[in-house]
Amino acid sequence: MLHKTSHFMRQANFIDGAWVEADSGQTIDVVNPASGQTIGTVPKAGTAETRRAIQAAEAAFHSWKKTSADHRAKLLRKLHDAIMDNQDALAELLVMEQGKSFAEAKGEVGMSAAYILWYAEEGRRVYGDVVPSPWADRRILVTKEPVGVIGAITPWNFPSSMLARKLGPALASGCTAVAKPASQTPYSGLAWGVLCEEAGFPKGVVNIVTGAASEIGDELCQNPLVRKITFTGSTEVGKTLIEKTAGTVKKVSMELGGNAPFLVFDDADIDRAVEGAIAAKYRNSGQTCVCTNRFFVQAGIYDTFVEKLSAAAVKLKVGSGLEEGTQQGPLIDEKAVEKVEELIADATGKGGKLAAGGARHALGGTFFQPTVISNATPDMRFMKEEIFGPVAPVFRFETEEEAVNLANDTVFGLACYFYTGDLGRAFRVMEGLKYGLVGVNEGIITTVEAPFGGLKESGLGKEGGHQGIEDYLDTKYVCIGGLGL
Ligand SMILES: NC(=O)C1=CN([C@@H]2O[C@H](COP(=O)(O)OP(=O)(O)OC[C@H]3O[C@@H](n4cnc5c(N)ncnc54)[C@H](OP(=O)(O)O)[C@@H]3O)[C@@H](O)[C@H]2O)C=CC1
Ligand SMILES: O=C(O)CCCC(=O)O
Repeated sequence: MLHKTSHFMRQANFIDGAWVEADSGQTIDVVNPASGQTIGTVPKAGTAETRRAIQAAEAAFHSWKKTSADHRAKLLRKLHDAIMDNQDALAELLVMEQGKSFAEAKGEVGMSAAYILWYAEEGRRVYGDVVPSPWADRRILVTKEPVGVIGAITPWNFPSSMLARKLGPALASGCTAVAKPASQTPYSGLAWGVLCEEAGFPKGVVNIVTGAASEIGDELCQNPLVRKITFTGSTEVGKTLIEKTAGTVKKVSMELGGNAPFLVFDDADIDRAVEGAIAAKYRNSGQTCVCTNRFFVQAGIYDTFVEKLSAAAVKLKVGSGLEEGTQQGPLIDEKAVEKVEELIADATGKGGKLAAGGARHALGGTFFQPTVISNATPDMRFMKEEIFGPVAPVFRFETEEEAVNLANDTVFGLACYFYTGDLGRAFRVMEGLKYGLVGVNEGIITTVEAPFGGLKESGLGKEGGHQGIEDYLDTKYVCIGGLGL
């Protein structure tokens, strides 16, 4: 472990500027998915600690909201620099708890820094309006104010950048935060406490609590001091959080599950499509909400595409994320491997053919072979269910209309991708797909400059882009009368 990595690996919670244990003294083990070894513990905090974190954030809010956008931008730029100065150490920590390859982890940490820098600037552009008044002696102003304390709950698949997307706009707009990282990957979340402390954010502005998800989540959702909940994770948990926030009518942003289709038309550049497919499927071992869940390939190129995709998939180097050249790390846990096995068994039982992989990897543990299944049909479970693993089911289609209908036949609406060489088709299909994110002849599209977010049961709100700060702001209408004009 790098010296700097141990500096960021905090085994305590960050509340009101202090590093603290759980009241009960209880802890949760954190396991390296590549080795199965416990690498440390974090506090198992609950309701009381979360309440104290919220109170600290509320107390800090009163002065933080009064600072200038320029002052906040300067601190955010310091935070950005601290992340980039420690990119390798933060990436190593991420690999140790999450499993992804070092190259991907470094990319994620770089993305975290980029979100912070982006919102340092966006915070300085939170403009209101001066509206033409219908009254001669009154004036109308519309102002934007920070919502207050926000609760941020994040998943294990992007333990650094999912917090960056939330902390960046929150801090830039003048909000304060209580964050709850995933129990399987808490260290990258707690590292934000170290970074914020060293960048000079005042105590209480950022608080980080680990532990019992439902206790922490319930307090964040039900405490009236919290004015917004921002969550990335499963649709199932997202729905319960929306219900729980109803009692105190909070703002909510939800980045939930996906079921991304990837359409390849006869007129596509097949090699480019295969390259995009590998990135869109096997990145983070298939464990991203924008990873392709279903490939739909037109009949004329179906066999060639399956052959080329399978040849590329079997070449991926599977291994520990810290090993040189690794392209696919382990899955997060045994449950994830079992789900992948179940989905493969369901598919092969219904006529699916294994064109590549299909089994646990010889490395053992939670390593799994990059897998391609041909002859996929709509009655297979992955037509509706998120795989969250390195399995590529490939369906055959005949017409454009059929492909778009199949792609839209899901309750999800996060990312979709399609490959075509025909400009007219590109616009027809882009307009026909009911998704929040569309990649046309591109398999990796996430960037800080663009609004990321889903439609339907994939979520509410956007993260990134200039849109990503809106949910952290309240709009206030001010009517000024008696001006004697
Ligand atoms: N859209 C996405 O990016 C993601 C989608 N998923 C999907 O969800 C599946 C399950 O993954 P999983 O990790 O269980 O995702 P969850 O939605 O359960 O976890 C995401 C976050 O929510 C927390 N959480 C869980 N239950 C509650 C609750 N009742 N109240 C408040 N917070 C809660 C978790 O805490 P804790 O870790 O302590 O349980 C974690 O911090 C995956 O296989 C995948 O299909 C998962 C992660 C990300
Ligand atoms: O899986 C997610 O929740 C976010 C994906 C972010 C990315 O595309 O980098």
